Amino acid sequence: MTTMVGNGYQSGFGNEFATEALPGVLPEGQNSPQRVAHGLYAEQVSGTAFTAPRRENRRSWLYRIRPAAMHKPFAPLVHATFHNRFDEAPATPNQLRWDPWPLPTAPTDFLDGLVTIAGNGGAAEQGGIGVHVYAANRSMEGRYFYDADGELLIVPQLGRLRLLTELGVLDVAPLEIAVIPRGIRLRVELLDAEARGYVAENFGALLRLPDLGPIGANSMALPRDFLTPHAAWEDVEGDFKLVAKFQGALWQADIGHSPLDVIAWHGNYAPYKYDLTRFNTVGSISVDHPDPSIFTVLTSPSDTPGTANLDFVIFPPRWLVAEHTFRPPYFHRNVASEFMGLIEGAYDAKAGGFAPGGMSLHNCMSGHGPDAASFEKATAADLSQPDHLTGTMAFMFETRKVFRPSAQALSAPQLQDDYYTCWQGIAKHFDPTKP
Ligand SMILES: O=C(O)Cc1cc(O)ccc1O
Ligand SMILES: [Fe+2]
Repeated sequence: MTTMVGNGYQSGFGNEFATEALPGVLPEGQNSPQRVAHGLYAEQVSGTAFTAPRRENRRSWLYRIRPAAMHKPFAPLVHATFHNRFDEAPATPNQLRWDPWPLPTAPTDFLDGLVTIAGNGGAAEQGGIGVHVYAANRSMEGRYFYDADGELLIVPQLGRLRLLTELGVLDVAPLEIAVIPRGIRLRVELLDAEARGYVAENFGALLRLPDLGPIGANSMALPRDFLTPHAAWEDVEGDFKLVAKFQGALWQADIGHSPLDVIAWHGNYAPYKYDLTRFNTVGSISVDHPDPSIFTVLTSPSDTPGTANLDFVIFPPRWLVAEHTFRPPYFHRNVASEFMGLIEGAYDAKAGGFAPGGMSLHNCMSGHGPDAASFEKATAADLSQPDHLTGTMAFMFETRKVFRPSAQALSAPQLQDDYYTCWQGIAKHFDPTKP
C-alpha cells in the first residue's frame, strides 16, 4: 500500500493554519466555491458548536478527492479490550499500581493493541476522560480509524509512531505527544518493531494551553513549540475498512479508497504534536514544593472555573534547589483523581516499583506520596547542594471526576497487589521530648 509522505510542520497553538500540497487549491475570499480546483470537494469539519465564542471556536475546511460521506454502512465491530464501560467494576479508594503493560506476541496494530484502563464520564455526557494503553508490533494496514467520542492525546513510551491523518503526517517519538482531534481519520504506522504508550481520550472541552497568571507571558509550554502538519495526501483505491469509535463502541464500514485524500486545508481544528523536553519548567527557588499544576502542559476545562476535566501534567528533568524543605512531592490527598505513567527513568517520589511503561492510580482523597525509602532519603538529604533530576519523564492525567478502573485492569496480572506496602515501612518518628 502506498504511504503518503509527510510534508513538514507549521508552528503554533490553535492558529488559523493554511496549507496546500498542490499550489492554488485553497479558494481565495471564500470557503466553498461552486467548483474547487482540480475537481476536489470542499468539506468543513467542526470541533466546536458553530456558535461557540470566537476564542473557543474550532473548525477547518478540507479540499479533498472524495467527501467523508462516501463509504458503506457501519456495522458493530467487536473489540475485546478498548471501550468506555466505566461501570464494570466498583470505583476503588485503594491506591493502584501496575507493572509495564506487556508487548504483544501475536500481530497487533495500534487499534488492536488499545486496552482501556480506567475512565469517567463519556461521550454521551460530553465530559470526562478515558485512559487507555496501547502495545503494538505492526502498522495498521488497509484500515483507518476515527474517534467521534473525543480527542486523543497520545503519549508514546516505547517506539516511534507515524500518524498519517487527513490533515497531514505526524511522526512522534517517546518524549513527544500528539493530539488527534475528535473525528479526524488516521492510520497509525510503527517506525520501530514495537510500540507502547498511553492515550487519554478527552470527552470534554478541547485541550488548550493553561493560563499563565502571575507567571507572565512566557514559560511552561510555549505556543510555538506545538507543530501541526502541512497537508499531505494519498490517492489510493482498494478494499479498505473505516473504523469509528462512536458512543463508547467500535463500528466498521467498507470504504473503497483512502480517506487520507485531503490536498489542502485551512482552519484551526487540526492535529498537533509537542516535544515534552521543550517544556520550560518553573519551580520553587526558595522553599517548598509547588503544587504540580505548575507542570501543566495542556488542560481541558470543565464548566467550573479552575476545575479541569483533564490536566495533562509532566514531571520533566529539572533542578531542585529549595532550602530547608522536603524536596520531592509531599504526602497528600486531593479532591482530583490522578493517573500517572512513566515514559523514562525514575520518579522522584518512588524509589522502586514504578517502572517505565507502568502506571498508578490514586483516586479522590486516597492518601499517597513518597514511599518509605524516598521519604528517608529526602529527609536526610544535604540541602546545601542542588539536586539535578535527569533522564526522567513522568506524567499525570488529572481529572475532577473519580476514575473507575476497568474490570480487565483490575484483574490484570500487572496489577501490583502489594503496592500499599510501599507506605507500610514508614517509621513513627514522633517523640514529644525531642525538638
Ligand atoms: O506524585 C503524585 O502523586 C503527583 C503529585 C506530584 C506533586 O509534585 C505534588 C502533588 C501530586 O499529586
Ligand atoms: Fe498525587
